[in-house]
Amino acid sequence: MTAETGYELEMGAGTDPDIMIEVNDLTHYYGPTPAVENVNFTVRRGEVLGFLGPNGAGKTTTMRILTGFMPPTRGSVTVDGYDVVGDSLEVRRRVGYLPESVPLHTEMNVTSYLKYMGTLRRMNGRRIRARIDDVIGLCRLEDYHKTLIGKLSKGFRQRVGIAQAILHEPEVLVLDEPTIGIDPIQVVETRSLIQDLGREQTVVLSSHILPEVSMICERVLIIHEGHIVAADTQQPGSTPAGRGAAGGPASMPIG
Ligand SMILES: Nc1ncnc2c1ncn2[C@@H]1O[C@H](COP(=O)(O)OP(=O)(O)OP(=O)(O)O)[C@@H](O)[C@H]1O
Repeated sequence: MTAETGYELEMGAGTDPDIMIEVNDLTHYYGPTPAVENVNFTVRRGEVLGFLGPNGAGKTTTMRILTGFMPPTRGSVTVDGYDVVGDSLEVRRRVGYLPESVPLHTEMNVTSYLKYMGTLRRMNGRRIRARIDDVIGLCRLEDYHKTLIGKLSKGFRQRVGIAQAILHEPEVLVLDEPTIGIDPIQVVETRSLIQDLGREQTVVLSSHILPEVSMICERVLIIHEGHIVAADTQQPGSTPAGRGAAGGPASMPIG
């Protein structure tokens, strides 16, 4: 048992210790329409993976399935060896999720909301208090901890969304379009926060913005019309102009 988390998370059976997420033949249909089809990829422990694609490509569908919020029509996903359908509780303990639209309670202040989220996740009171202090510091919300969420700008709400996602110290962080709709200064700050978090955690980031994934991610998968159409490994921080023109994400028409 670790002093920090209060419990120890064991790996699921038959797991390659280097692999944190394994996606096999993932397929999802909404009615007759395929949103993703036969998607395969793995994410290494500690890796920061970008999921890049235009609107409607299947990013949100994949993120929802990865986090155990929606079962796939076909195929399987494991996180730390646990199946997202059969072991969804184990998966949720390991995963922090920032959905595209964060369901924040606008009538609560930041601290009360985080406390409420900690209670929902069955964290004990002492740990909730300690973690609230930690995440408020990490997400640079010190000046707003007593502010009603409804009064925060979109950028600060997004920080609250990230704070709730990391509250239970998940090993994996899944961020769906984390900078969409926020102003340019907040975009820079949010990206820098994600870069900091990526030094400690496995991160899957979905985006339709090529420079965003180029800046933050070590590896990029490009999804188009529900299929992975390209993969590229890169140095985070490299600019599209500085990378090869043939085949890599720099040359892919996105969005
Ligand atoms: N609840 C739903 N019911 C029916 N079709 C859906 C639903 N959600 C998504 N779709 C369809 O599935 C496909 C993939 O959508 P998805 O939201 O996963 O893509 P995305 O890459 O996240 O796009 P966006 O950035 O616009 O959210 C699209 O064709 C979309 O219209």
